[in-house]
Amino acid sequence: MSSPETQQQQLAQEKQLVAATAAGWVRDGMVVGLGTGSTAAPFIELLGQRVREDGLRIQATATSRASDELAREVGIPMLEPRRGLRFDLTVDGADELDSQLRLIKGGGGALLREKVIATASDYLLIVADSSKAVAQLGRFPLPLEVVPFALPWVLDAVAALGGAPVVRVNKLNPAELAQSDQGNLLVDCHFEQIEDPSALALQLKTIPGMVEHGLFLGLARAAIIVQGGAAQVLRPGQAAVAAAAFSALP
Ligand SMILES: O=C(CO)[C@H](O)[C@H](O)COP(=O)(O)O
Repeated sequence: MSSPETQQQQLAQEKQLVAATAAGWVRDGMVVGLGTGSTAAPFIELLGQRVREDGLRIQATATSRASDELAREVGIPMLEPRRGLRFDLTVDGADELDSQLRLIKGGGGALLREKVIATASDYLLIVADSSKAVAQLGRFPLPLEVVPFALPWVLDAVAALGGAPVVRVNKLNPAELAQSDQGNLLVDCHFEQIEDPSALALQLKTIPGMVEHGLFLGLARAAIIVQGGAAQVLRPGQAAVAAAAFSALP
């Protein structure tokens, strides 16, 4: 058994590897959606490097303020949201993914913008370290974005669905509640096992004041994860293929 530090280092290396593989799939002229989190961040940095050093011509929109700031810092030309804007490729992380590429997202609190951009994308590519692949979704608490006024009733409704809710606190100041980029609250729902993600997604959507949930179903076209030390491409319901077999989007 390796130490927790060694495991963290290994996962950090995996994030770099999947981020670099995804950055290699971006082509001149693409409009790119930029995800949020510790796997999306190295992707943004490497993409910026391609823009600065190779003259890659792309435009992008980010799924969070943090990713937007990083993208501008590394020199990626940014687009504001506007009608008709579509993304050729969005690269984002995930908290859990199953073999159908159903996802839990929102660990970083950006699930609303992430779902908006994912839905406006022709190709959602997930980049994840090996700890994220699961047989069944639900061990990772499912994040919800909630309008502050509605919080008590949303907590009641989620508890009735069996997902013990915990209101997220600000990591830097645990006396405060965490806020999304939209000023909403975040609630983490402990389901442990989600037997039927589609049914749960429909039930959650009926709760007033629950703005968005972190189940991303039927959105991801592919994922790059690390298995056996090498980057592998997963597509919904298909066997993994070595990423080295692709030089562009599969
Ligand atoms: O959904 C997200 C942020 O809202 C992230 O993609 C998810 O939390 C994975 O993050 P990381 O790559 O840091 O593990």
